[in-house]
Amino acid sequence: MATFSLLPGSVALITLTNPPVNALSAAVRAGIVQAVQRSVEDPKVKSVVICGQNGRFCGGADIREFAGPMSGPPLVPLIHAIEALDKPVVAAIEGLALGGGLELALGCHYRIAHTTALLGLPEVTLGLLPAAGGTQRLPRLAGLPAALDLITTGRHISGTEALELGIVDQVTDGSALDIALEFAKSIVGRPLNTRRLSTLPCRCPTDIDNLLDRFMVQVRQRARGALAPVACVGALRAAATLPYAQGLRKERELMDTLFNSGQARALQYAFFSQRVVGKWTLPSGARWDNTTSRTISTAAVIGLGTMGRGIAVALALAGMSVVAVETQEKQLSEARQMVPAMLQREAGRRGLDTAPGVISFCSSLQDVSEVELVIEAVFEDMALKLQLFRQLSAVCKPDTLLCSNTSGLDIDQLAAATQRPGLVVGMHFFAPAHIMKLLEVVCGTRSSPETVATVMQLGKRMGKVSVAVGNCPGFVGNRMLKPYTEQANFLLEEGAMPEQVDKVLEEFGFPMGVFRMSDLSGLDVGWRIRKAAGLTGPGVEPTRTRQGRRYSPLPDQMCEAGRLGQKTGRGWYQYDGPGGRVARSDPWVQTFLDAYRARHNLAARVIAAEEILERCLYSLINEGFKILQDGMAAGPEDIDAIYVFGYGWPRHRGGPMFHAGQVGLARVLEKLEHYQQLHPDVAPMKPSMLLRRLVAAGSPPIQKWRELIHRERVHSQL
Ligand SMILES: CCCCCCCCCCCCC[C@H](O)CC(=O)SCCNC(=O)CCNC(=O)[C@H](O)C(C)(C)COP(=O)(O)OP(=O)(O)OC[C@H]1O[C@@H](n2cnc3c(N)ncnc32)[C@H](O)[C@@H]1OP(=O)(O)O
Repeated sequence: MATFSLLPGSVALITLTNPPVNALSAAVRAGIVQAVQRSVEDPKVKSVVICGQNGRFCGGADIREFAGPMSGPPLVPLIHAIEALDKPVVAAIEGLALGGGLELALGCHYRIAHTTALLGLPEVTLGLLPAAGGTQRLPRLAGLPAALDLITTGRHISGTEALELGIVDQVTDGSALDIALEFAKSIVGRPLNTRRLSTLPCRCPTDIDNLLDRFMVQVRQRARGALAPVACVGALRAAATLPYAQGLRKERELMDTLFNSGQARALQYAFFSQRVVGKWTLPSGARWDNTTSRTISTAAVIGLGTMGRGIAVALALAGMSVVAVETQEKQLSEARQMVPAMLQREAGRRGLDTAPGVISFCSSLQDVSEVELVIEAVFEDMALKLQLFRQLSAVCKPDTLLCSNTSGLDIDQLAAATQRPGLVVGMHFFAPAHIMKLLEVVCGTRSSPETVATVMQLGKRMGKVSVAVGNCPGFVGNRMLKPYTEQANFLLEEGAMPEQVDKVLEEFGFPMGVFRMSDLSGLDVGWRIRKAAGLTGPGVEPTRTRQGRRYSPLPDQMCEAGRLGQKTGRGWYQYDGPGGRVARSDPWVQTFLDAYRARHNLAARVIAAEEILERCLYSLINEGFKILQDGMAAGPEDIDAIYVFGYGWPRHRGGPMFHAGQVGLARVLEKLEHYQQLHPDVAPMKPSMLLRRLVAAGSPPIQKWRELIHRERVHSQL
């Protein structure tokens, strides 16, 4: 709702009241309409101030309402009514003015903001555009280039930057509301014509077409198939070239198209998934809201390779005092050089003069004896990690949390090596660890709820999307990646080329196909893991079946040929030299594949893009269903957040589990059955029991899956 009060000095104060962000729900819009009406009719009112309750102006349209039929007064005429008032209206922007919230403020005659308030039009991140006049008013106020930047990226700006761009009239470090109330009294009677943005011409440079064309090319490249950024440029072109009323019609037309696109649904789902994963639950019943966490202020990182360096920087950026330990002298001296520079650069990128935390370097484990939490980031080798955990257990204070940055090793085994198994948990970061948003928090069978809560909380402080997952080989993300990469290798055996598979996946929206990605991370990473698992190495028969299931030795043979990816200048592609970045097709790979197929009597066939996509994605999705079935992820949102934030799954496709729902669960099942019939020896193609149950239950919407899983588990059907 919105409240109306008449204050001394004849100022009407309209307060938006819808915690926590005062979103413009139907009730709030109805409240504003009534309050505006009273302001018009009451002769005692000489000016109006609009603010939000609890120091937050407005977080925009109520996103939850997008899922149902539209009701309540529409926003566009409401904002026009405010703009048309002949009494001055001032927006007092504290906390945030986002989306429809900023559009409401743009309809006011003046805007006064706190210096730290967040302003922006983030609709594009929800698959939409600012459709309450935002695409038409902002370029009239701030100019076309600034509007293009803000609307196509959706980035938030501070009150201070908003002042520089001319979006607000004044900023303050004090109370924006108090200043706005005083200001409103002082401007009674001033002419308002020049303050009504919809009546002003668009502020455009002379070469509009050139600017828009260049921008469109950039936006299309960045969008990777997302519709909204492109539509935003379309709406801004209308603002620059058409009268306001026609521009507004174009804005609405584009909004209708976006609104009804699957992409908007996917992006709104992704918005809520990100928040759902913060509300974690464990199979024991421990949850985010019934478990207390400890506040950590001192931490240690053991091992200063690429991951360890990134983790140390991420901890310091979160305000922690960090002890960074490396026993190899050369690596330690490199880290001493690199880490402070990384920290300074990243602090700068976040608008900070210096990082809030500090990092000290040392070479002895004894130096971590006093910290509250340790993260080991040594080489991915179980024997090495076990030895380290034993040492840490002896060296650290009894209540220090011991965390492993493993990408798939058994957390229970590590916990068992210590005297404090309840304080052991996995923290699986993604490289570069100070930049990538995802953190898998791996809960062992003995990890205490307080340990999980503390690490989830720490992840949040580090700006990560932390997802609590169960302890199984590869956890969630890498476990699903395995059948996906396996399928890609099988496709090569059957006739595809790496660049063909990659093209299909990149057209789907991944920033990199599976083979380009493998070249980037290094083919030896998986090779080492397969050797440790006894799948390859001296004495292992070079057959296409290993340990009772189909196996492709292709990646092993690439490694044996010294083709480890970008680092050796040769992998699935060729590069300009070791460390080269630009991938080019390599005729060597074609010859290598031809010889391989000949050796194994495999006839190469032409494989359609559809089959490539289905086999890669559906095997990954099927593993996701198995993970849900095993209780290794609490819900589909957890898996989807992991894939969007850690594995480059295109956000406008929601995540793999959401995508399965969009395609239709029955169709995914049918396709898996089809491919399983063709490849009966490929276990990951065998449809999961959960997928079958969901289809049998009529393919309920994704929001209902948790309920079904819980019910089926109680009745031991899964
Ligand atoms: C048939 C054809 C129909 C065509 C329709 C055409 C319609 C035409 C007219 C449309 C008018 C369009 C108006 C406008 O242009 C559209 C919009 O405004 S879209 C919304 C834009 N706003 C945003 O994107 C902001 C989203 N929110 C955030 O970024 C963050 O939440 C925040 C505001 C920065 C706050 O962050 P935090 O403090 O960290 O808090 P949380 O993120 O955890 O959020 C707390 C809580 O609030 C919920 N929430 C936040 N924002 C909204 C929102 N806008 N609507 C609803 N709910 C919101 C969030 O989910 C959390 O909830 P909880 O998890 O606690 O339940």
